Amino acid sequence: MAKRSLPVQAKPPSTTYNSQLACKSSSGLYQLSSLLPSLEVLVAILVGLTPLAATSILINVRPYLIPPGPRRLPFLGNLHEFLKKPCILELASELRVRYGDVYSLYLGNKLIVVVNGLDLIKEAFVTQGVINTNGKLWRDNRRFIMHTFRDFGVGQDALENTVVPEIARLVQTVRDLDGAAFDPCNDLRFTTARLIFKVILSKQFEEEETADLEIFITAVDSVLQTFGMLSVLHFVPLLKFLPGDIFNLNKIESKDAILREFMQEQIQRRARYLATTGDIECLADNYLDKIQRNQYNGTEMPAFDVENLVQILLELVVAGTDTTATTLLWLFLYLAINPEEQELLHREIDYQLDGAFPMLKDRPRLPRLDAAILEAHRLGAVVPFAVARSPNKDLTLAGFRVPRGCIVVPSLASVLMDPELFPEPSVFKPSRFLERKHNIKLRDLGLIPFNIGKRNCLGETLARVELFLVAAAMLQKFRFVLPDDEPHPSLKGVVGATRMPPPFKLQAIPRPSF
Ligand code: HEM
Repeated sequence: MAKRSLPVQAKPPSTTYNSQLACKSSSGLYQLSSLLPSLEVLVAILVGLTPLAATSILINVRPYLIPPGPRRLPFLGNLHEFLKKPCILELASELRVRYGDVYSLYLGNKLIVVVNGLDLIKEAFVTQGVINTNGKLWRDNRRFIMHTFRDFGVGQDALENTVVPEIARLVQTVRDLDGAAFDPCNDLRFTTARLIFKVILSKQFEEEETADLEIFITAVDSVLQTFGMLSVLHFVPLLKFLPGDIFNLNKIESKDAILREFMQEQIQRRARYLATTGDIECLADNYLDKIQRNQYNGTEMPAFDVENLVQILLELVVAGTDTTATTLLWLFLYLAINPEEQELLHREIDYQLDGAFPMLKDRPRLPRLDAAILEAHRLGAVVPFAVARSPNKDLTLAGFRVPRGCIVVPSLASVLMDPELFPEPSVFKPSRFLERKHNIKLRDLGLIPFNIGKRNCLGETLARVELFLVAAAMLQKFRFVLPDDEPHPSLKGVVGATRMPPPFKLQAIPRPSF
């Protein structure tokens, strides 16, 4: 390739440095002084910089008892720390070593307090429990969704009729590959998305509608990819005015519109069905029915309207698709890397099920599989930081003041990888959960992938059902290996909206008897 020569720029005559004199001189001191600006320039710089320097010094004095943290810059706060260390988990553990279990950062002017370790997360989110829960609207809707899930038998055998056909479809898709290497991420995402759509909208995506589902999943993915950036803009709004669409705001808006339009169409479809049959088959039907009954009775319940329903359905799909698929991805990856553990699972499943398709009732008989899933939750740390929220009054945490209105972020990863709770934390060792006594709750052991407290994961029960049924069916039918000719993926994980393995290929070798 021909080298392009750089354009030579004429140097402006130097008025600031008397460099020619310096070169000629033999005195070291003189050389040094020649590097310094002249007195007038120095004064000018000092005068110019003083307000900035003063601001910088002033803002770096943290208010009394506010948790410690790194120095911040005017306007940007600690944004530069994220640029210095793009892996947020590495940055978080480095800051924890430097400042302790409760430290603080600033995004723009907003104070962010990061809470590490099981005891302090319990203290903040359960014992003190004053973390803002977004008011009545959120509470009414959350309660409604939980009741609906319970009424539809989420967590019980009743859900199986909905879930099992989708799992059988996944098994068939993978079987058709006949052991060829494939990227499991998409297949798992499609399955978990299909499962949620069935539960919330009674929507079955037929073969010819796969493209619609793909558009939907891609749109969810783009919105999630830019999620972190959106939070930055939220706290440092001035950045919005940078030229060009560097934060992809236009792209996000167009994807968000696609997602909403799709949901609105689905809701209209359910409203028509409800009007003709009166049958309630899914969460959306139940919600529409509630809106109608409120209107009929003249009950004022602003939390229940179609606009809120669109938002709720979107949140459920977004929160429930990638998280569950990524946990399965970690499970299959760790099992491929640990064939002896996989072999133990095969033996357990074969012995207990004798070829029958796995059902929820089989779960108590498959403790080793259960333990492997728990270990995948732990090592996957799919949601390393739970949802950030704001205390509605001042808290005291580990002797520090956590003021009302700041943002509190619990680091779930700090608990899931805690060597005191889980010796050799980076080793895949399902047996650590096999030995657990049944009267000890997982959260007391420190296994809190769904977080704890009033605002913990709403889909935990559904996720556990899906994880068990998908994992059991897939392991019954296949042995997972990493292709010989592909490099092993790093287990460090890539942190975006969820923490996932980097893209990798897997082989699902059909098992002889199935
Ligand atoms: C392995 C799978 C999953 C993991 C690890 C997971 C984890 C989490 C975590 C850590 C939170 C934040 C909780 C907090 O900040 O206190 C959360 C919130 C949430 N999750 Fe999940 N989740 C999973 C599956 C699901 C599924 C399947 C659904 C939907 C059916 C779902 C729906 C939600 C919703 C709606 C919230 C927000 C709750 C609220 O703000 O009140 N999740 N999840």
